[in-house]
Amino acid sequence: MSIAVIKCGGSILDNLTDQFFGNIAKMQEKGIRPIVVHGGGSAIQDMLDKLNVTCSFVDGLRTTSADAMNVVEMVLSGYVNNALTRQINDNNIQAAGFSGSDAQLIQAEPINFERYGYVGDVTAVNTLFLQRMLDSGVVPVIAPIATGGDGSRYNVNADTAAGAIARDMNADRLIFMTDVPGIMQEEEVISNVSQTEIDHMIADGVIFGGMIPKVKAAAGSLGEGLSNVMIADAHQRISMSGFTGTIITK
Ligand SMILES: Nc1ncnc2c1ncn2[C@@H]1O[C@H](COP(=O)(O)OP(=O)(O)O)[C@@H](O)[C@H]1O
Ligand SMILES: CC(=O)N[C@@H](CCC(=O)OP(=O)(O)O)C(=O)O
Repeated sequence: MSIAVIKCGGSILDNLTDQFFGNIAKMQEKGIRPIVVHGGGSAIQDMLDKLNVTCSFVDGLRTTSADAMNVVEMVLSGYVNNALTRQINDNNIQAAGFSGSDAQLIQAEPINFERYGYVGDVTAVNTLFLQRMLDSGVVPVIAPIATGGDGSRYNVNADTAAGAIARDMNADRLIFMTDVPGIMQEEEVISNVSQTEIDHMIADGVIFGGMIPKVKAAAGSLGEGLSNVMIADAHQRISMSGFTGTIITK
């Protein structure tokens, strides 16, 4: 059975096109089972601003205080997850939304509490639960909120969550759908790139900001099962032949 993890960036959630839903439907027709993981960084920021809760970004991660954690969970799990799941269902694809904390889907521990607050590093994924969903033909739509297993909850970067789920589910595909047509260098999309080249591109400042967690998640999930990771514009048709975007290999 073939599994595809599709990470839907917060940058594109407000203007998903028929192409995005068509990609999911096409995968299902081909017997590929999609799992959707979403972000929502911009929606979180809007709500933090409205509520006057301030956060800074350190190493591309939102430092998350207890107040900020309440807002992150409310926005990702309460608003974005419901809205995205509803849209997928409206496109005649049976999808069910989950917080990553439900059924302990995503388990985490703090990366470094002093430095980042309630930001989590994924320690385990409830693969059995996800497998059951996939077996019943449902597309799981997952918000990157994790549980510590002791009443604590964590804010996990959505790219990191997607990478961990792809790795633990032995997915065949991991696709980051975002607001740029792939990794760019001098205004050109790079069609193929290796991990070593990526390290240089980070060091040279060619890859920065929100692209960093994507390439790091790609590096952590590439292996025997997953031979490449795709980064594509959300409006792009996804197919191995004629794919326009960036393909990352080991
Ligand atoms: N080399 C690069 N090529 C393309 N985008 C890059 C690159 N380096 C940094 N970026 C930034 O990464 C952003 C995508 O990440 P992000 O804003 O976190 O989106 P998402 O919400 O989809 O995860 C792009 O909009 C761009 O500003
Ligand atoms: C720890 C951390 O940074 N978490 C992210 C979670 C959402 C996310 O990753 O959304 P995008 O995919 O839209 O960037 C945040 O709080 O913004």
